[in-house]
Amino acid sequence: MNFEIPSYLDKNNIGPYEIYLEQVERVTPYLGKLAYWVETLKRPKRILVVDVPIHLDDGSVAHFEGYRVQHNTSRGPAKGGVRYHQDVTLSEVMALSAWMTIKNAVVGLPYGGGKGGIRVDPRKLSMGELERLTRRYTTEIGIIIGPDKDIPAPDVNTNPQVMAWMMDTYSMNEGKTATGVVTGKPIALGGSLGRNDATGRGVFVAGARAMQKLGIALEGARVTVQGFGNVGNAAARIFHDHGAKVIAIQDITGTIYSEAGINPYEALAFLKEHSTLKGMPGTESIEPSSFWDIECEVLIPAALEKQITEENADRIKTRVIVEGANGPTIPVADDILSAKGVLVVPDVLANAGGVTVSYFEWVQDFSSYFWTEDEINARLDRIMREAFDSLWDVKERHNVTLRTAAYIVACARVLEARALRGLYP
Ligand SMILES: NC(=O)C1=CN([C@@H]2O[C@H](COP(=O)(O)OP(=O)(O)OC[C@H]3O[C@@H](n4cnc5c(N)ncnc54)[C@H](O)[C@@H]3O)[C@@H](O)[C@H]2O)C=CC1
Ligand SMILES: O=C(O)CCC(=O)C(=O)O
Repeated sequence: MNFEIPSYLDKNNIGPYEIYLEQVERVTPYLGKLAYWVETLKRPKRILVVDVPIHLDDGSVAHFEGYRVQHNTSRGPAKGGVRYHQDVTLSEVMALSAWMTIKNAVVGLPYGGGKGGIRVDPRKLSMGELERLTRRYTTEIGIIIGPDKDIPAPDVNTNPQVMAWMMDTYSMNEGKTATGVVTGKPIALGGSLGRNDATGRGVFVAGARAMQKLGIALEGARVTVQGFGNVGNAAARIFHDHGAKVIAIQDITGTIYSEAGINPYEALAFLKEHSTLKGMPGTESIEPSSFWDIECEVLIPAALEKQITEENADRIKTRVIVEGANGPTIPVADDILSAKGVLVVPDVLANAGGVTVSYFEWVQDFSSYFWTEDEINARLDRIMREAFDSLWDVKERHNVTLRTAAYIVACARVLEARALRGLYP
């Protein structure tokens, strides 16, 4: 007989929002009097589910389900990206928006947390269909977004062009150009220098700080990267630029390995030309699941959630995991890694570089005064280093993981704002 483990007993099958709730649960004992308000963190402030109908190129009509979730606005407007993916669910968008609340508080940005998404495989759409989808979605969520309400940005499968269409659609509907309604825009439309590489750069700064704490040299350190898009690609390039050796890269098209090291610039050029990583000269193509067995000093998951589970956590042979992706490690795997002495630099810190430069973009748009790339990178590096160091102090003081330290700091900041604002009598 074939028994299926019920999902509530299968720790690897935990839903994204349940992962977030478990993370909040773990931190509640450290919140002192602020724990009185903890329910605030468990309930998204506002959820909008929209039907997005578009004309396909063949003249038929297709309907897609879209979401925008504003998890929390205690510290400021909601802020977070928009994902286009065939597996997007409401639970996933709720979790991603909650992680934005935590992340924005970790790096001290004056934002709450939000996230959006459409359940669609964008690879199956033409450019025209993608534009129509984006414009219709923007109009549908237009009732809750705005430069001082909720500011979307890129996430998986969305990019500066998608942000340009969102900005234009919102502006048309408002009757005025509102550059501050989205970030991650092209430079010609009020985008910021440095935003493209910002998340990967932040991954590098946080990862390098963690290596320094453990006494691991950057020069020659072996790095493996899962996901070779905006985040993984930039992180790989910047680690490579600082002397580390990228020995494996995995994306949806394949997994490549080279003990001698892979030049990420050449891997990107190869991917652009051949639409796959497989077959890149000087590398060996390996089975996707073998990626987790590769011995390295730094592992960067930079693809999707729930990649590191009870099943593969034991096999991982690394010193540091720097979470470029949101939610790549499920709680049971976190415990296994912690027991093994692997340092996990959590998503809510490690990938906060993107939203930090989004914040810079928003500030620049409001003041119509634009900074140099050096200024942006210097400010980003400082924010990432200071956030890392303050979490490290909390980790040492309470003898907890860096993730729990991040949640202690962030939840206290959000709940302090909640308590000060009070409730309507
Ligand atoms: N773009 C940004 O500024 C930020 C993104 N993130 C997070 O980083 C992660 C990646 O986002 P982006 O790089 O923006 O997306 P992207 O769309 O640019 O790239 C995604 C990459 O993941 C790969 N991928 C997808 N499914 C995979 C699978 N099952 N196995 C292996 N590889 C797979 C794709 O092939 C692609 O290389 C997501 O978790 C996202 O939420 C976090 C902070 C900011
Ligand atoms: O740049 C932003 O506003 C948000 C980026 C994002 O979606 C994330 O950090 O997960």
